[in-house]
Amino acid sequence: MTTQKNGVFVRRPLIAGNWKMNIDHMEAIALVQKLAWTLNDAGHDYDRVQVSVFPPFTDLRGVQTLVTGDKLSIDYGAQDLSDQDSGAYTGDISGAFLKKLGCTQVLIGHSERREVHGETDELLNAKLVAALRHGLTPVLCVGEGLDVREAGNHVAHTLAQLEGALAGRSAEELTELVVAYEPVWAIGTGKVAGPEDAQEMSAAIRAKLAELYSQEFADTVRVLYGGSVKSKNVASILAGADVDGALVGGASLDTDEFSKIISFEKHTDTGVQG
Ligand SMILES: O=C(CO)COP(=O)(O)O
Repeated sequence: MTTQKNGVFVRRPLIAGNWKMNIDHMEAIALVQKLAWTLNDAGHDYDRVQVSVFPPFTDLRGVQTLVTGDKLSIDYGAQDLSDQDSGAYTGDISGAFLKKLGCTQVLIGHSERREVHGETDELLNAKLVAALRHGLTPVLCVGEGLDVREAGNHVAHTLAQLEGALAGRSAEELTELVVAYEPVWAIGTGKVAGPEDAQEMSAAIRAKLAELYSQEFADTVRVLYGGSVKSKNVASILAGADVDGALVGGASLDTDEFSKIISFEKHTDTGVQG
């Protein structure tokens, strides 16, 4: 969601938890319930900071039941979707099914999908189209590996991923687009990109969106940072003018830590390293 204040775009920060292949469907209910209570006790204002979780597919029905039953303000989505809607695609999950489960968002192109499952920009483009077809907000993940960073090609590499996944799509179709910059070398390693690195790439992503579409469009797109985000480093990362939130892996499995990350406005960093 983006609003305008005195002619300036205000992008609502999004703190999202990617559970990856962790937490079964019973644990999922307990985790989301505890998260909601903790945020409630902390007086969390969801209009100021949006909160999403990305559980495994098998957890989604339970999360839906809890969120709708208890009227929780936590959003949820899937970690992947098929580029197809139905048919002989064993093991794949359609965006139509996700929509029916109340998902509002879907991760596309997480580096672990790119690396472990060999997902290409072409396939991710088709998945993005599928997400849009079913009214799901695509959270498009991009980012470079260590070799690319060390060679100094991280910006060109990341922007090429962005361009590849968005190919052929119009600004009108992408009004809800969220981009997550996740340098692969910072994922699950405890190494975190410095606040300057996160800001540099977020600004470059926004400039690319302005070039592909318009500045006005680019100003509305939220760009998240992901990679070893913790409560002790989140405030400085999100201080970057173009960094609009965080995609959190490991730390999102710990409710107390994740709620501290969500309350990033209330505390300052105790250290940059994860
Ligand atoms: O991959 C990530 C989120 O999608 C980041 O994971 P970590 O926060 O565990 O480094």
